[in-house]
Amino acid sequence: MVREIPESDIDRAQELAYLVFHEKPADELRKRHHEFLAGCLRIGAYDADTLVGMVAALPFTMSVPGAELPCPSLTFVSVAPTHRRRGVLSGMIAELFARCAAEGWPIASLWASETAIYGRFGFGPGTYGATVEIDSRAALRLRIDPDERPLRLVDPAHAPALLGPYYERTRAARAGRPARSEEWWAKEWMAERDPDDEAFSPPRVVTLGDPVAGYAVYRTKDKGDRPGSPGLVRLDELEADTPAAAAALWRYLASLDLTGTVRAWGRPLDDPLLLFAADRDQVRVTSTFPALWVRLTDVGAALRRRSWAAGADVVLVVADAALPANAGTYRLTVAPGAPAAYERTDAAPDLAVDVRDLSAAYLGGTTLAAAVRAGLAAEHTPGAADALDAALRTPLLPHTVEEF
Ligand SMILES: CC(=O)SCCNC(=O)CCNC(=O)[C@H](O)C(C)(C)COP(=O)(O)OP(=O)(O)OC[C@H]1O[C@@H](n2cnc3c(N)ncnc32)[C@H](O)[C@@H]1OP(=O)(O)O
Repeated sequence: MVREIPESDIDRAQELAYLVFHEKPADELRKRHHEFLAGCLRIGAYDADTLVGMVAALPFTMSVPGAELPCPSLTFVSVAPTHRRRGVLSGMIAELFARCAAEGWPIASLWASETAIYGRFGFGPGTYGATVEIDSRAALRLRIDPDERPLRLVDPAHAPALLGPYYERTRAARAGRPARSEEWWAKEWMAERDPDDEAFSPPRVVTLGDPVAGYAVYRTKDKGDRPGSPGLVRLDELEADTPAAAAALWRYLASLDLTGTVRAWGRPLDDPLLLFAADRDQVRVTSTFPALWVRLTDVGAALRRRSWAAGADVVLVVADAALPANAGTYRLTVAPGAPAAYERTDAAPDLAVDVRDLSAAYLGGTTLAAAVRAGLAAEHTPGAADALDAALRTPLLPHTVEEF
């Protein structure tokens, strides 16, 4: 039976999550997880009195092009090993979608532990991340002059007040970023210890200029991954007003004494560093990966609430096996500066698309033309996918900074 997990069952829910994720957290982290789950929507699956499944959803507000939307963001998704592959997760996702319909939440999101799980439920990768490694044993070579304004190390306790408004502004420029509460800043983003690797220092926060024209959040450890290698700088976040400000922050990170590598995880694929680095053997992309998975739970509402880069008029056939209310043939008419019109129609279709590919394209980070080329979408009118892609496009790629 699927029902909400009451607060009195959070301890049991935690034990279930630790079981499936093979974890044994210290007391301090358990306490933090408890608080974290208390702030989530918690959908549980019970077999008689035993809790055998959980989907937790953070009540995030997500930036989308030109707007922000309420967006339950799934995490701690767990099914007991004794109850796998019997539809427990499917039942909980169906309940989540029912809640989305009842509450008017037009999109949902998550980070996937395995990429094979969530496509069947209509999620598609809406943002991507790149791992960028700088060999910082030699000075960072750049094609532009860094901003020479002073750098300042800031007490992480002051970061929410100092950097919160700055981060908020970045959310308008890049879709796929959740709003951060003061509590999220303090307890998650500025957590003293990194729960995944205790060898890392507390977070260090460096800002450029006054007023702040850019900042970086990073941690260090005194040895790299290989024995005998110099220390490691792990960059968690870097935002800057200008390329010169970004260059100053990268140069700072690459010049920290007793370190030989800067590893930046989850950078946007269009990070200007990849262009202004003078030596791409020194600054390498070592991996790229799907980051935030997006699901349009109410396709019409989601389309009506984002902004558009160009005009388009396309008849779409949407397939949605998990949420049939979204399925059908619709005329989508969009123009810059106006809400989209999205109405059922009997007109001949221009483009047939599965909701997972439409969800992936929604933030502007992937294209429907690519889905057509991959045989995942069918173009009945030549150019229809390109026309819609031009309307969906955003100046900067969508990007999600932190994993949750
Ligand atoms: C947002 C996050 O929290 S990501 C974390 C996800 N959780 C984990 O990885 C923890 C370990 N795994 C688990 O707890 C479970 O195996 C879950 C949650 C991934 C799946 O739960 P289940 O109850 O077994 O899923 P359910 O039975 O509803 O499966 C539905 C479909 O998805 C498929 N599926 C489920 N898990 C996987 C997987 N890991 N890889 C590929 N397919 C999968 C099933 O085969 C089934 O397909 P079918 O409809 O064609 O038969």
